Amino acid sequence: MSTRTVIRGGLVITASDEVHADVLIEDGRVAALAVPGTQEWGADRVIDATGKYVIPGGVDAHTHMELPFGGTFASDTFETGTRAAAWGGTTTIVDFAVQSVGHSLREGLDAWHAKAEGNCAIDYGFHMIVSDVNQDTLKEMDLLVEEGVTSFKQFMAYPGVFYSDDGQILRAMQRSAENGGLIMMHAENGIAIDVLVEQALARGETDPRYHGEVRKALLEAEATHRAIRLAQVAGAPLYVVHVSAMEAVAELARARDEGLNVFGETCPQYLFLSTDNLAEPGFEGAKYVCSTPLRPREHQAQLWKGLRTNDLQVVSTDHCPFCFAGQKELGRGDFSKIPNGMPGVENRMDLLHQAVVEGHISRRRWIEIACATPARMFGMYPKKGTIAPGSDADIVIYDPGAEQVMSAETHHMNVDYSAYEGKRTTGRVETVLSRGEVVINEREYTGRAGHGTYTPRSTCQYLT
Ligand SMILES: NC(=O)NCCC(=O)O
Ligand SMILES: [Zn+2]
Ligand SMILES: [Zn+2]
Repeated sequence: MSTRTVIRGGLVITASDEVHADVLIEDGRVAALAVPGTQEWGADRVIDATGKYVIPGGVDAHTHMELPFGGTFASDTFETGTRAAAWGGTTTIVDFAVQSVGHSLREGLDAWHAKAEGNCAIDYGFHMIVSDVNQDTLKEMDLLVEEGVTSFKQFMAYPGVFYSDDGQILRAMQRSAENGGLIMMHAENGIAIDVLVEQALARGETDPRYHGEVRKALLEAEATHRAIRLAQVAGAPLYVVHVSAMEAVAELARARDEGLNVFGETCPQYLFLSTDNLAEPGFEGAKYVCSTPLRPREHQAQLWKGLRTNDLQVVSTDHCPFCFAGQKELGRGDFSKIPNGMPGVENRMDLLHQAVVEGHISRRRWIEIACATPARMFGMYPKKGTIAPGSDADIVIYDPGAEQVMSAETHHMNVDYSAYEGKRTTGRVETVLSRGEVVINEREYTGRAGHGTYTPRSTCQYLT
């Protein structure tokens, strides 16, 4: 039986337009938009969005639910993490399946499917972390692209764990140039960083703030430069993940000015937090340990600028939560043992709306960097990332005037602290639809584990 929902009277904001419109949803998809009050669509459900924004559900292209890291696991499961994402107005995540060294890509992907299937509140897709480039893996990359896993993360950091050397990176890039895959790069010179870690610990520098000091901006910029030139040699596009250093933004800007298909992602933590947080008293700084690390405040202005000039195209969360108690504490007395990662999947849409309120970006750019471009970049547009006839009805009714205070007391992520504890923001998610089903109804969770379905993706739709 066909179900029809109408969202009336809101300001529909997409990456390209802002228009007052009524939205008709039929069988999980957007069926039509019309000038408010001009269409008498019969509907099973009418949602009044007067005075509210009607925006596409967020697309968070960088999450790590249940990631094994540093002897523990990211504390959000696919169930808890996707529910929290829905609370925060995100309706699609792309998580990272992991190939372990000595195992195939297929084994890693199957394992991640098993973790996610039947558990997600919202739709999800997978990138593949390639930790072991060899002839077999390279062949497997072709198969994965064909079945909708069209992006591959490689690490220039974490020697002995996820690390690839330049030869392995070049080979994977050459392969992706042929099969249409997109290489996502964790760009930090991990070999050099490990030397600095060893030297810092030998000097007795064990506090969390030293995590930021050894992972130098110049070593992010150097790796970014190297990744860009390797991609250029391979004739492949490149997407650099979690960019935090202004010197790395400069490398991306230069490559883009040269006309290369090089893209950059940053994350809310780099836009709103800094080394001041890493230096909080006692062991508090452990809450902010992630890689690339938080940088001194002056980097933030350059990240915002990069987002305005499109030298950075996407804001994702790199959501990788570890509880302070029992997990971050693994690194007391040795910062290099603090599991790397921060929570944020629930906060991204609100923090970026706060950036609109503060004048860093426009409303349409908010939707572009948080919804439309990640959907395009990772082959899901216009199914995801916009509100247009035929699109999935992944829609958020957003109250731009509501005030809130971020806190671990009230958030829904399975982690015992908020990186933004006490932060006041303007704007709040009211109601969320995922493929036409209301999963958050006026700030009440009405979704269910298993509603979210796996989304195979096409190749990158953002190439010039
Ligand atoms: N970013 C981070 O600190 N942890 C997650 C793994 C990664 O993205 O490198
Ligand atoms: Zn990374
Ligand atoms: Zn990550």
